[in-house]
Amino acid sequence: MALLEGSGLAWLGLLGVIFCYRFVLRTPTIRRNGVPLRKPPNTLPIVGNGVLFLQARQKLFSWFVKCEKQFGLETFQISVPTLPPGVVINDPKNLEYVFKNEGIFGKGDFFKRLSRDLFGNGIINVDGELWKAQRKAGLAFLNASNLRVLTDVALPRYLGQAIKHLNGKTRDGNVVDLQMIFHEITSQLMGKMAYDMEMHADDDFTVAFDYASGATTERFQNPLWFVTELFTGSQFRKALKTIRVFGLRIVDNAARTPDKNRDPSSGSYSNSNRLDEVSGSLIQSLLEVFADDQKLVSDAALNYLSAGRDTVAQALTWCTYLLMQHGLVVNKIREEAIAASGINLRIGTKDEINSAVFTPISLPYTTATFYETLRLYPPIPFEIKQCEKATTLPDGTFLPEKSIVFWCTWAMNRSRICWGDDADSFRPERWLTEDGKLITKSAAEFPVFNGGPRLCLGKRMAELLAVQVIATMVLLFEFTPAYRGERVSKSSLTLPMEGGLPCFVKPSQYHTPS
Ligand code: HEM
Repeated sequence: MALLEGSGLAWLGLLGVIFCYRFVLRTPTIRRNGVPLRKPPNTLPIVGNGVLFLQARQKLFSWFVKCEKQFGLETFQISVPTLPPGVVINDPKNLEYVFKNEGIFGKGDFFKRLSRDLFGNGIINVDGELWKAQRKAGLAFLNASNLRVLTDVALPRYLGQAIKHLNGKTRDGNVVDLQMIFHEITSQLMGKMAYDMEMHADDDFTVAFDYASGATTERFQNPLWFVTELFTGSQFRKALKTIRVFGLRIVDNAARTPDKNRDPSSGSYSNSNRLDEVSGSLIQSLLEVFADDQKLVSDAALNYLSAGRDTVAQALTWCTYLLMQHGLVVNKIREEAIAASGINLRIGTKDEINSAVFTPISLPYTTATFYETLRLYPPIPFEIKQCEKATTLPDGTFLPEKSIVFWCTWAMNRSRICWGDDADSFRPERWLTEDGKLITKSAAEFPVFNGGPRLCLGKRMAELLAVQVIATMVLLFEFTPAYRGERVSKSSLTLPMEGGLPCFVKPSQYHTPS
């Protein structure tokens, strides 16, 4: 036994040495104008920054913020065992170069290998022709006329259901999880419009996807994931199976009901007809392009679903969290919504409010509030690209082929250099000119929607959805926290709030629940 233990230790030691040699000691130093890049605080011998990456993500965010404070816009090198050499960029000029050179900075083998189990060959995880075809299908789905149906018909329907549900909760003093409410709205909306299916926030698929997203993120943080998952990955594998089955169900459902509602000669244009007409248009486009490959259609469909529904629901959750701490912002959103809807503050009736805020109108202050939320709580907080070939960043940093480029949107969005001394404060006014017009930022300055040819396809959809939901919810309800302290995000590729957002809800002074 002792002998066995001894030889086991020897094997482990040998593996450790090979591991260190293979992944750490051979990691080349990256240079800027011939000078090695600086390394961040807490870099350890052998394991580099690997241990940091094992920490809870909130600590990781803080570490990136600390690095940005220390290095400013200077590019620095990080080393994590099992990762190719990597740099962290914070300078918008470097990021602009990355966005403009899609041919050099791809998704890369590293990202694809770790997320293939979850995303398969969906748009988020592919480059080249496969990416192009899926992007084209998405562009067709997200056209202006479909977005009109979204804001005129689909959103009022599902937002109306959420309001009804909340009305019921105003009387009994129950706690409501607003994260769940927002997820329900976006699940139903995407389910109906993209796939012509009923989907809900508590479906088995949603729970499984949530779990698998967390487990995939942990792969990025744990250099030995392929070993640890052998022992701890059974729930992950089960979740992946649930996701696969659900993906194929979406495809099967669409294949059995091809374009049933899109006959232009189908008669009157009631709202219900308008919604039926676009329902399932994304999955139908995907089927047209990849008809002979069910798995690919399923991957593509699931990628769109995760990109479109979780991000918006999370942004709305963080926005409400911030609004509960900023009463003055709430008042301004209300004033704007009421003024834009032509409702007199004192005489507004419930019906006037409902019909007014459910139609798309220009609400710059509310939009600014949404942007300010995305700045402080970007739904995709980290990004990774891999160099397909060697290149030099505008600041002179030479990146060898295969090296990795990270940017932490969470930290960049808190940079005092770029956002001023009050970068940590929630201040929607920073997005407005003196006469109340919205200020636009380039993708490199404000990378929450990515940039270049891979700019988020759903940016406009997200803005339309979020602004209408925020204005409506703020006008009709008062939310107060049913929790203590700070909320943080849980492990995921996006930014779900750990434990949801439990709140008490009361009707606002402008709303009399029916
Ligand atoms: C607040 C909401 C949203 C945020 C912050 C957001 C952010 C992003 C980001 C950062 C990316 C780049 C991901 C990467 O390649 O690493 C992305 C890509 C994408 N987003 Fe969004 N997104 C949002 C909402 C939506 C919505 C509503 C849709 C609609 C379906 C959508 C569809 C997509 C698609 C299809 C891509 C992949 C684009 C490509 O690779 O060409 N997103 N989004």
